[in-house]
Amino acid sequence: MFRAGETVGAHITPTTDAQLQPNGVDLTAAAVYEQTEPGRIGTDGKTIGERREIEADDGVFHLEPGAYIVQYGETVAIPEEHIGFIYPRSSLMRNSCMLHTAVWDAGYEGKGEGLLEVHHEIEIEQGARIAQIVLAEADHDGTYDGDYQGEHIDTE
Ligand SMILES: O=c1ccn([C@H]2C[C@H](O)[C@@H](COP(=O)(O)OP(=O)(O)OP(=O)(O)O)O2)c(=O)[nH]1
Repeated sequence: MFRAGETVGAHITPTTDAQLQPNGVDLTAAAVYEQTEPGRIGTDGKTIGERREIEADDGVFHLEPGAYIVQYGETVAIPEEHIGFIYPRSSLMRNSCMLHTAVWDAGYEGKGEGLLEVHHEIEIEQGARIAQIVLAEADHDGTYDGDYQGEHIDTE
């Protein structure tokens, strides 16, 4: 069963009332990066390629078509007995942009990242809502203890 927005909100910080949705909580765009060097996915590990941060112009990211990594502004803590999923805010999708996401594991805590695909030039204000996280009840074996545990937690 998926949890109600208010229940999800108890695991996201900080949040405002505007972020609370019936079935989840909206997440904001805090930072945007463009990858500049290749990464590697191996059988024995992975590396993330170098990236450069896109500077906001007067608080606005002006994005040309392309692929960007976006870092969310909220710390998400996926509670035990749950799994998280992120969907793009539909207004993003209606503007020819898409967020691609992976599984958010029970026990993960951090300010995560998503792949923002821009198919038509767009302006995104820093701190604007771009995504929605939902939580579903789930069985699991252990909790997340990977390389991304605690990521970006100290950033504003
Ligand atoms: O779109 C997403 C999906 C997940 N995460 C976070 C939460 C998740 O728990 C963590 C690790 O995800 P995953 O297990 O898919 O990453 P991995 O590449 O397998 O890394 P690891 O080896 O650390 O498990 O990253 C994101 O930031 N963005």
